[in-house]
Amino acid sequence: MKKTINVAAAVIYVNGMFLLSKRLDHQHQGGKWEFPGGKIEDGESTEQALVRELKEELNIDVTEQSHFMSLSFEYPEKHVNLHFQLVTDFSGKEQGVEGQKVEWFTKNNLIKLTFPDANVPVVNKIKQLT
Ligand SMILES: Nc1nc2c([nH]c(=O)n2[C@H]2C[C@H](O)[C@@H](COP(=O)(O)OP(=O)(O)OP(=O)(O)O)O2)c(=O)[nH]1
Ligand SMILES: [Mg+2]
Repeated sequence: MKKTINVAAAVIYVNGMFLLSKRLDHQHQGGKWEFPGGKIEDGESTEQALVRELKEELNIDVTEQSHFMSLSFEYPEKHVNLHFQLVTDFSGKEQGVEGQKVEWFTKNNLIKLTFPDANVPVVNKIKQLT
């Protein structure tokens, strides 16, 4: 049977800009831009996983998050449940701890990027943000 993974990912939206990172080439859906985050571990809440992943990947401390949207997607290799949290504040200076590119984008530039195949609905919801 295919693996199912549960993922917490952050739509980081501060001062009218979105912070994204680029998946490394060797990763699943590699080379595409992503909402930073990763797998929710056993016993963790979505919020806890998000705080841990953003510390590990970007070296930032999330101080404000709320639910944005959840979706499920069937990749050929695995089934993913993605839980997107809207992050509106954090402390620390973002860096690509794992060697990944990290960049701020306006909404108009974000919508031109290539995201993992599962991300169509979340990008559509971002398009509608004023
Ligand atoms: N972080 C993130 N993952 C996404 C997005 N869209 C999407 O399909 N995914 C998929 C790709 C991966 O299969 C999975 C996330 O896993 P990950 O590789 O980030 O996991 P992780 O950070 O825990 O890292 P690792 O266990 O692989 O070291 O979710 C997205 O916008 N952000
Ligand atoms: Mg990750």
